[in-house]
Amino acid sequence: MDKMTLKDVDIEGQKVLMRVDFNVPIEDGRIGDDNRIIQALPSIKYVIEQGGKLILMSHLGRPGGAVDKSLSLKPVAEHLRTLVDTEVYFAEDCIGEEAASVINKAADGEIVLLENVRFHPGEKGNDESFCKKLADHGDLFCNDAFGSSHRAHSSVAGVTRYLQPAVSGYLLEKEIKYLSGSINNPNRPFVAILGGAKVSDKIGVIENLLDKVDTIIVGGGMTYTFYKAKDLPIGDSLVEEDKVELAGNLIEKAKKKGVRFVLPADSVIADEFKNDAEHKVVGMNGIEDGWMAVDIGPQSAISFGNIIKNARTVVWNGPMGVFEMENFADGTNAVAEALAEATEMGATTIIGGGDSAAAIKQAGLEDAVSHVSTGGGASLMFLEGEDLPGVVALTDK
Ligand SMILES: Nc1ncnc2c1ncn2[C@@H]1O[C@H](COP(=O)(O)OP(=O)(O)O)[C@@H](O)[C@H]1O
Ligand SMILES: O=C(OP(=O)(O)O)[C@H](O)COP(=O)(O)O
Repeated sequence: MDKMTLKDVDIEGQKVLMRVDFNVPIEDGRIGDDNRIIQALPSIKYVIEQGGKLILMSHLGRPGGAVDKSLSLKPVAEHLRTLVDTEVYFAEDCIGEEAASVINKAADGEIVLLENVRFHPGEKGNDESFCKKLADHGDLFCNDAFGSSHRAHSSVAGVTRYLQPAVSGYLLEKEIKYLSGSINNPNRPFVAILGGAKVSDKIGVIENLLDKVDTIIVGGGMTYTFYKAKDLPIGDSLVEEDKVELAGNLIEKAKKKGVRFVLPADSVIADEFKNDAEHKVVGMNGIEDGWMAVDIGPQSAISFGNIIKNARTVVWNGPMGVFEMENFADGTNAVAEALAEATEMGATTIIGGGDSAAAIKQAGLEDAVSHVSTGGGASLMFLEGEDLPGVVALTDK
């Protein structure tokens, strides 16, 4: 990365203002999946060990620029206390006297977590005076919030206009290393496997990857817009009518570029959108009216698996079916297992956050792949070939 990192700055005695992505699931005051917090620990511990005073800021949910106590970061502060060997203070506001006095109270080597930055409208607005107030807290800025780096918000990007140096944290650096390495310098064959509900969410990714990959595999709900473009019957399956033409064009483009474009040869179809619906496996021509596709079929699972296992670089974004329902999770699990096998055989395998990250966890294989991104939207933007505002804003080396 051509941006400064934590290693490039002296931290002892400095106030390090660090943006993290602590946007984690919280229910009844208890943290659900704390992976995003765990992934931020290397940067957090480094600053403490170096004798810096660490001021953490994050958003939680989408409170819309007003205080919403149900989206307070206080439970995260409590959780963080169990993960580090130093004092963790919590400031009930991210700016103003409250924040200043708590920061004052903390010593070097200790941590302050500021309240949800999205309780202020200035956060999303990238508002000048709000950026300045945040910037006043620190001697230097560090962005370790990969999952938020696609947002041009005050605490992610705008703050760097008033606080330099602005350096990358270890998680951000690791995410960019994996994503950019796979995209710009892949070992071949390079295979992208894309799924999820909508083609419209993945158009930019497909367009960008068509210039990079050897094979694109499409699964999940978006398959059936491609099926329609090929005049295959889709019954009541998910379809984006206004994207059918574009889907056809993407298939044509792939052909012209010599990229193999693979669709499922069979699907699991159900007569209702529920786990215990009647369901059966049909081939490409077999989706009847009154039935909807909910997963790739077993034949597709095998052929997708074989392509993945022969790849040297694999990027996966989007589940192969309605994996939240046990009966329709087989295709997604098969892909997860193939990625794990490919990794064991030396391939670099990357999972692009969001539902695919949830799916690999559900399959218990998150440690068996090279990298599971902590950012859904952020990794999609990266795979689209777009610059992330939270990275662009950092100080050049
Ligand atoms: N055949 C299908 N029909 C309807 N929904 C589907 C189908 N396949 C996958 N889905 C849904 O797509 C959703 C995930 O899509 P998306 O948000 O695009 O993935 P990601 O977050 O990994 O980018 C899941 O909730 C899943 O149930
Ligand atoms: O959870 C997040 O995004 P993700 O679900 O796309 O990974 C990030 O914390 C960003 O949150 P936002 O989409 O409310 O800006």
